[in-house]
Amino acid sequence: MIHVSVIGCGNMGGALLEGLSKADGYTLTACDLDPDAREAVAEFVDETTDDTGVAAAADVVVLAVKPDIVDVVLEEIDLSPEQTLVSIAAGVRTDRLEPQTEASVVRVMPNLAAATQNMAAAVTGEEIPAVVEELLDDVGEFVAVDESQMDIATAVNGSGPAFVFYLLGAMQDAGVERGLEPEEARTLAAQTFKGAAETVLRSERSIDDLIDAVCSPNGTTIEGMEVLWDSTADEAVTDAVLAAERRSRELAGDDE
Ligand SMILES: NC(=O)C1=CN([C@@H]2O[C@H](COP(=O)(O)OP(=O)(O)OC[C@H]3O[C@@H](n4cnc5c(N)ncnc54)[C@H](OP(=O)(O)O)[C@@H]3O)[C@@H](O)[C@H]2O)C=CC1
Ligand SMILES: O=C(O)[C@@H]1CCC=N1
Repeated sequence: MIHVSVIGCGNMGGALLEGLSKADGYTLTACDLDPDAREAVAEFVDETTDDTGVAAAADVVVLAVKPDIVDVVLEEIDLSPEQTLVSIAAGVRTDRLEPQTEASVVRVMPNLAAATQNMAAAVTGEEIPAVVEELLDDVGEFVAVDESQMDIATAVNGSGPAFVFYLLGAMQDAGVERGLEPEEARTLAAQTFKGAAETVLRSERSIDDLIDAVCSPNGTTIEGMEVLWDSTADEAVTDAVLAAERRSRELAGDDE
């Protein structure tokens, strides 16, 4: 069994614990100062605690507090070289973490879909410990990137779910406006996003090819696509991603 503790069991730490609870081979400890946060994850874990010292006694310690709390927690926990510290904090670089611990440090940018074991994660480091690869595999897919790419990865896969929820919401609203029940529109829109994403993941075809495959000659889709191609929707999505990337660099203390 691999003992994983998560310090900070809010939105992201909680999602990670929920996903790991569905996989075999983990003993899970949830650490949070907030009793409501501990209560919310209690069903997924073997123990809950408000003591970071207890959480520190794990093979893998996941730091899932807000970026400005990271140093506070690292001050409290004393890890050994045999342990692995995984930080998921946005904009907190590995070279800021390493001097504060004896443990092997791995920086990961996860996302909320960990809860359903559909997470997209970016991970960086010279050598990713096997235990971290296994953990990331168990809750979704991961891509190893250079640390210099972690800001854009943070925007694409860390913040990305919010951007997708926004787009999905717009499609749902359009369905409701034209007469679908809200629950029907929600299911149809969400399953459509899920199916489209799954299609991309399982296909070698380009995005343009896949769009083409939906557009029957003189059919319905091409009418909608003409509207999108004539709009600046792609620019708005790019701008949103770049704004999130910029903020990640700001959090890291970069001036550029
Ligand atoms: N939300 C997301 O989708 C993603 C978040 N992240 C990263 O994950 C981290 C957490 O984000 P998120 O889950 O959204 O934040 P939340 O605020 O939802 O969760 C953080 C939790 O940590 C608790 N906490 C604060 N101080 C301590 C402490 N000293 N010891 C133990 N627990 C503490 C908080 O309690 P209290 O509320 O009482 O302060 C809260 O329950 C951030 O660094 C973020 O950058 C990365 C990718 C995606
Ligand atoms: O918004 C944030 O800062 C965090 C990091 C990526 C997703 N949520």
